[in-house]
Amino acid sequence: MTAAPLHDLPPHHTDAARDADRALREHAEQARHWHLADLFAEDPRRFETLSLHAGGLLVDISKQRLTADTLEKLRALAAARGLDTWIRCLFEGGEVNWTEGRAAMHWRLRQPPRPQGEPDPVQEQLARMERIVKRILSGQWRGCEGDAITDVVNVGVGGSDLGPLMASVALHENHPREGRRPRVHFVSSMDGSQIAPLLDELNPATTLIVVSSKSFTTVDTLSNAATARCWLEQAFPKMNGAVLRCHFVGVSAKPERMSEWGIHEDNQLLFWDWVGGRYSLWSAIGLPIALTIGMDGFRELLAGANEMDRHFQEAPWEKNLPVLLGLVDVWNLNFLDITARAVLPYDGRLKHWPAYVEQLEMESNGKSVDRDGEVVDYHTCPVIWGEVGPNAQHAFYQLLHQGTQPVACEFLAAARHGRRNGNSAELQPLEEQHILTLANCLAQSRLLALGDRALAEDDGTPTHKRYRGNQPSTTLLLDELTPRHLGALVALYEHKVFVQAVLWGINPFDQWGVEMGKKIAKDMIQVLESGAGADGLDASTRALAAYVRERQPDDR
Ligand SMILES: O=P(O)(O)OC[C@H]1O[C@](O)(CO)[C@@H](O)[C@@H]1O
Repeated sequence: MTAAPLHDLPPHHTDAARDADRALREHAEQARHWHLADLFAEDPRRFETLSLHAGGLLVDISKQRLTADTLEKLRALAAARGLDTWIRCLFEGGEVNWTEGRAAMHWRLRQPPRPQGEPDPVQEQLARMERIVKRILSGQWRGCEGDAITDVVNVGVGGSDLGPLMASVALHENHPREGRRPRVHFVSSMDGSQIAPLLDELNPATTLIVVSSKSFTTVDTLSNAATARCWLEQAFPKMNGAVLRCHFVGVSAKPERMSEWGIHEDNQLLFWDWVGGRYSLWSAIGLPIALTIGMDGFRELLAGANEMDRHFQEAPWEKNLPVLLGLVDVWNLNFLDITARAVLPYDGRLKHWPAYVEQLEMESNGKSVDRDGEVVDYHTCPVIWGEVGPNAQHAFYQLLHQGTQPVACEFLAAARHGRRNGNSAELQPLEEQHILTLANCLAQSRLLALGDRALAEDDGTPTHKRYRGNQPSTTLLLDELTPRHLGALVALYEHKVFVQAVLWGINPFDQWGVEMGKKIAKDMIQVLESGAGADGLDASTRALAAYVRERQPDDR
């Protein structure tokens, strides 16, 4: 599939955009003096006006420092930036990734099958993936000594790790309908600190390694994969090709590199250049998710995302979740100068959500050059970090409540836990724990917004016990954490990132900023191993390298 050229796109800088920007700046001059407590006191219908429901998700932005008027002005900016044309271009397979000459068609992976007879590479790969999933879950996939697979290790990094890890853990309670699932493990860190203790625990005869890498050149992944291969070859020295055939699956956009590495052709799952790494969990990169929740569950995840794709294309901007969330972030960053955002899931199942969002947003929109090659003179992506909310309450919430910096907070929770399966499913105390967690979520967003005014009595309180409030937040409530709703949530974030990129005039689908570090790390290996090339380094790096070299074992 080749990308259609960009067409009909308005230039980024137009008179209309300048006017919209000026109107927002003037508006922000007033908004800087607003306090959320006053906004709520003045408008009893604030929640009704500033919340939306779609795709099993309730999104409440009423605790943001904005009004309906602000949103209208932001929509005018989006219109002037040609957002409608950009959305059309995205879904027509236009070359929206212009620095790499590619389309960005992750949405294509979650479209329903085409009418019978039409060739469809996406469905072909999905069917291949399904066959592999079924063989593993049913116990038909055998290790080289004939044992069924009990453990699967996903070896990948970045988009080939964070998406599948986040979704597999989030949906772990959703057991597959078909067969018995294996334990699924994730290994990403290049230093071997994850894979070494894991291999100590696993039985090579019943372990399957999935090497996930779009490029199949990423050194982190290939070094972990090489360690896994060495472990298996040592366990079965006489098995030759059977080790690779029975214990390795590869997922990549580069079949020839998988073959070169030794992945058997039957065990190769493919995806394409037009799927960005951090947008790839919908492809065969999602194999660990499918092994965790079964193919039916994986298809539900795709269906939820597809529902959000249609919502994004069809809903008017007033009711369009990705547009709304994109505009809120632009308002906070560019007009209220709030440069940090905290991602706070109130659900341990979503513990990897912050890391996933950090990559999705900061690798996509951490850019400073626009489509004309000009360096932008405004902020793009905020600094994003996060942690499971209840744990973060005992760690960094102090800064949110009484620190000196404004931080936009993002609360995420499931309204209903919907516990299923397992011995604990019926335990009353667990139900109470869910309510306890939601109570904390709502209490924190309330206190952050209203400050002391959330409390009945605030007179005479010493300054060090005061809460300033006015810390803006968005609350997202999933009706329930199901594959379908998670699919919608992830697609919502993907599209929100796109909306922001359009407003900032940057390309969210490349990541040139990470390339040079990879390249110079290669040269540094030589410096550390032999000292060669150290002379050309800066004084700091040279001294650090020498310090490391002095501390290596003599027999190296
Ligand atoms: O899937 P690959 O090609 O191994 O890349 C892993 C990750 O590395 C990056 O290219 C950044 O280094 C990410 O964009 C990507 O998700």
